[in-house]
Amino acid sequence: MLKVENLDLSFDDLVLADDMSFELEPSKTHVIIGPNGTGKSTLLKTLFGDIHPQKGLVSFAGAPLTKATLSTWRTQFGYMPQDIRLDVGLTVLEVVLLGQLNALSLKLGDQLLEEALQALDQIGLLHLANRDVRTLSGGQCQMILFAQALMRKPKILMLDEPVSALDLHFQQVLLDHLDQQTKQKGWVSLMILHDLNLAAQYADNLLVLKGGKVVAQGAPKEVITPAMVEEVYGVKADVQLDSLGVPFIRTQRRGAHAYVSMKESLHASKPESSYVN
Ligand SMILES: Nc1ncnc2c1ncn2[C@@H]1O[C@H](COP(=O)(O)OP(=O)(O)OP(=O)(O)O)[C@@H](O)[C@H]1O
Repeated sequence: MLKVENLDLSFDDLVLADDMSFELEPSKTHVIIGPNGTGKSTLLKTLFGDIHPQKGLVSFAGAPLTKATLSTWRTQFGYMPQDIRLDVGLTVLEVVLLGQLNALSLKLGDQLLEEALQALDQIGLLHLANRDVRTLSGGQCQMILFAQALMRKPKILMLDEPVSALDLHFQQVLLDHLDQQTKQKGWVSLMILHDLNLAAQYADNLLVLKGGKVVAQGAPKEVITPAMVEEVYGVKADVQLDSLGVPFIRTQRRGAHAYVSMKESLHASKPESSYVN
């Protein structure tokens, strides 16, 4: 269990965590949602030990994160950051192998090579193994970084907006693989998503962050409601349940009615030939 207790985190006057506490169970996919700039990425960096909170305790399986335990702590993590640029002169296979940097020696073992090839195969990108990563598309880079995070054989896997550059097909490949592996291997998986429909489909546990607090937490069908969407994002939305009981949301266009009525009134007052489209 990954535990956060009474976390305070701020940059000058900007409060990102205000006495924040939560627990993340293994074998589950936990998804963080919340407005831009609310501190989601900073929270992941704090859990990884990159940022030191003003107060609070982070622990995993009863062992606390401290300066003394930091290097051991990090060996348990697979961490896929938000920035997906890969500007190094390495092949795809070499970048995936970097996930096991600790185990790498001058002579590359067959087993590691096999694991890296398997990781690429599982996400449908084996054909890219020998490509220079500088020639990849944004979505391909994102998938390769996912494969690298898997290579770490993590106990805790943290993914910061892992599907932001992916098309529908690869969104599904990544999230299905994550879900299956999380349950099979007993990982604590924690990812940030902006797409509430994806969050609803893939979260076992959803955490909503706002104003330094976890303002809602639980199963998506309990958490994703029109009231939450309006309170957290200031957006009006309809929320329905699909046949599997998973919520799906459709937002209402901001000012849509005003736009339609303006068009209607223009239409009424001008001859059609005067419209410029
Ligand atoms: N090292 C830092 N020093 C000062 N301010 C910082 C630092 N790192 C992040 N911030 C600020 O903290 C706030 C939260 O940033 P963070 O990236 O955690 O937000 P986020 O919720 O992940 O946002 P987004 O959804 O836009 O990715 C932002 O206002 C950011 O500018």
